[in-house]
Amino acid sequence: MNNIVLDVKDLAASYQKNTVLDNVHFKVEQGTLTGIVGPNGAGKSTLIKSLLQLHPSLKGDVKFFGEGFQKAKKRIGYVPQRGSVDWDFPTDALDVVTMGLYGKIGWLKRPSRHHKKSAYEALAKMGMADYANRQISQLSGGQQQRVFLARALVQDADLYFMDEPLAGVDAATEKAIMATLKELKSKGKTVLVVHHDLQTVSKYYDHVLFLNKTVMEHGKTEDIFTPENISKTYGGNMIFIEEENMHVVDSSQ
Ligand SMILES: Nc1ncnc2c1ncn2[C@@H]1O[C@H](COP(=O)(O)OP(=O)(O)OP(=O)(O)O)[C@@H](O)[C@H]1O
Repeated sequence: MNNIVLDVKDLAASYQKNTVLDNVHFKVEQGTLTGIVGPNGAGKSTLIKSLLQLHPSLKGDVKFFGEGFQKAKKRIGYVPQRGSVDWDFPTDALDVVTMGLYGKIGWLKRPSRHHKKSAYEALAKMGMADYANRQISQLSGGQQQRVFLARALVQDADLYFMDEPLAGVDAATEKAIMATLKELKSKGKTVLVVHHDLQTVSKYYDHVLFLNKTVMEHGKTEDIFTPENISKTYGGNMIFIEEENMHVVDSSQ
């Protein structure tokens, strides 16, 4: 394997006594764009939170760039699920993006004009320049999502985790977000994305991680995005989506 940027061994996590992740092993190569797929409640968000120590893991050994989380965290970017963010926090879009720069600015220092400029440029890149001074709570869901992508961009991380960045966004925003992810990949960054729409997996991701409490399958999309693996991960009631999905796979060849 090429340069491994994420190495997960035997990870497990629970909520109270309910184990929701168990025996999770996988490795991710640098410069890949991975879709994490699985049914509701499969543990996708918990996986990301456990990796980033936002949720305690029961056991496991996780290495980022060959190091532990504390040493690597400045190189890691995270776009949380929209529903998990407190949008009433009184701050405007530009401030949210500027927060992505605090690793570089230092927490107790004020951002310089140069920092504000890069934050503004990232907002502009996501088509949000006109909303820079708008309160975050007064933006639509898709606009909030664009702001969070802009924050991830200025952070200039090497490894990104994004929890459903395409949830509830319109076609134009989806296109803008996917173009951004491809650009990150072309710069050698590594991106893992929780993704729900099976129809677009082959088009968007070079790798897929099928998750349902454990890793059901992980590898190159062209090799493993098959009806068998979809069925194995989602259970037997996904026949319709499987057929639709195969249509998408076929038409992209
Ligand atoms: N805060 C919590 N307290 C208790 N149980 C939780 C909590 N958060 C998640 N769970 C449970 O853990 C399991 C995994 O949830 P998780 O949110 O990781 O799944 P997911 O794959 O991201 O789901 P979805 O596709 O619906 O977003 C589910 O059974 C869920 O009910």
